Amino acid sequence: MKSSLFSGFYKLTPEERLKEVVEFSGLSEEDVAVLRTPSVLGIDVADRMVENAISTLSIPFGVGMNFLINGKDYIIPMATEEPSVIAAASNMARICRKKGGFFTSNTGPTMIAQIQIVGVQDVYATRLKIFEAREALIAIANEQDPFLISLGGGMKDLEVRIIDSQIGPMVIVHIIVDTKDAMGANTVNTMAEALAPKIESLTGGKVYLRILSNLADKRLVRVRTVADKEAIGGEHVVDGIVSAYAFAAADPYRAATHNKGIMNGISAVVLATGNDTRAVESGAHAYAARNGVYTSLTHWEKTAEGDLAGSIEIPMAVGLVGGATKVHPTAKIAVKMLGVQSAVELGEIIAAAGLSQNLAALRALATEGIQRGHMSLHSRNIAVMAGAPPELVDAVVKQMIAEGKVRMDRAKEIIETLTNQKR
Ligand SMILES: CC(C)(COP(=O)([O-])OP(=O)([O-])OC[C@H]1O[C@@H](n2cnc3c(N)ncnc32)[C@H](O)[C@@H]1OP(=O)([O-])[O-])[C@@H](O)C(=O)NCCC(=O)NCCSC(=O)C[C@@](C)(O)CC(=O)[O-]
Ligand SMILES: NC(=O)C1=CN([C@@H]2O[C@H](COP(=O)(O)OP(=O)(O)OC[C@H]3O[C@@H](n4cnc5c(N)ncnc54)[C@H](OP(=O)(O)O)[C@@H]3O)[C@@H](O)[C@H]2O)C=CC1
Repeated sequence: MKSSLFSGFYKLTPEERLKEVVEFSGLSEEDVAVLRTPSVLGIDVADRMVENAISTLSIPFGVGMNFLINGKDYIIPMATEEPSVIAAASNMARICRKKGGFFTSNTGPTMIAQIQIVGVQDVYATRLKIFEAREALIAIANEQDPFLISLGGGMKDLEVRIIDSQIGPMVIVHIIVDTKDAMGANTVNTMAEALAPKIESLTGGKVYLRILSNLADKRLVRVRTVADKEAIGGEHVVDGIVSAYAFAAADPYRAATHNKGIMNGISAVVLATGNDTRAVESGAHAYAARNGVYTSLTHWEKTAEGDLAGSIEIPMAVGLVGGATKVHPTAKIAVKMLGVQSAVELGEIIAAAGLSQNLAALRALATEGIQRGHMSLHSRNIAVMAGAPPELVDAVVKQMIAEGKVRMDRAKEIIETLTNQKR
């Protein structure tokens, strides 16, 4: 067995790295040909984006149709490996148009970075000393990014918390930064690190962590919509969806799946636009648990007219500059397709995709169940996995759906029958 210990692997070219990986893992010539296939994201760009690059991974890039948001039409880029997600979001966006589509608001592009101070005895007095130095601290932070300041961004405020921990009380400073059109992780981390020496001299404590919080609860986007009761399938469907929501609101086991459905839409747009999926996902789930119990990120209620009102409020740390947004060629086009003017507008669109996605899943679950719509779209994957040659995929899919048996074993049987018939 070869060792994976390899000092200086990063100094090799991508091609040399690939050769090493092939030797280590025993990949075949066909595997290597797949890894070498040119993609829109060239290996040279990939090699500048991450470390030890040997290839790129393609994910389907589709578009969510029918979205009307604040009276404006959008075609939403979505990158996902999961069938039925894009169809589902598009379908509900179509239904929601009848009552005007989606309506949004936001709290602005405000990020938090945390500075951890330990070894302080008089934590309450220290807390106030930090507030007294507010202006000086803001000045130090804002010296770090003159360009952001010129745009009207920068550190605006601070909060000081005292938290109990298993190693005693800690003083935690939150710096509150307007990051404008950047997601802002690098921006706020630079500021937090620059503030550490001043905070240590001010408090006599020791600063350890200086890092943004992904619980970006000062960077919220809010989206609401109304689904017409007839368009959604009748008042009993409205009642079923409200009941499905009530289940998620009351039970973390259900809420985790309910929120996964929301993130089907959200992560797809975050990824398509070159943003950080992990940052948005951790923010979403932490926000869902902010009151101590994990719950639904959306609300679904019946209006006085019997229609269905849906809403979502979610942290949305996404940018139009920084990260991969201005580097990845497809992500740049995705942003261009949306024609957004600001990072918060992008965030609102992303949340609308999440709300629409959630509605589609709840509607399916509260009526016919998820399998018909999802599996009929997933059936193409099953046919390919079962070994259907391209010319037989459609026929295999058609027969599996007609029989209501979207399964690998059945797909294999159908392929065999069709292949024998052709002979
Ligand atoms: C799949 C549908 C939309 C079919 O729904 P349907 O009513 O059979 O669709 P239709 O054929 O009547 O078409 C209606 C519209 O859907 C869209 N549409 C329809 N088909 C396509 C397609 N092939 N490609 C693109 N778009 C499609 C399209 O907008 C179309 O309008 P049109 O263009 O005809 O005017 C529906 O069954 C559905 O929404 N199902 C839910 C699917 C879903 O939620 N998938 C996510 C994966 S499951 C999961 O991970 C999460 C979950 C479910 O566990 C979350 C939870 O538990 O809460
Ligand atoms: N926990 C997490 O989520 C973490 C995430 N990350 C990663 O950080 C990256 C995002 O960081 P981010 O700070 O956004 O990226 P960048 O540092 O790449 O970009 C932000 C910089 O862009 C410049 N800029 C140009 N135009 C604008 C504008 N209109 N508005 C705002 N800034 C502008 C600003 O500074 P200037 O031009 O002056 O340089 C700003 O500081 C992502 O890749 C993420 O994955 C990193 C650490 C932790």
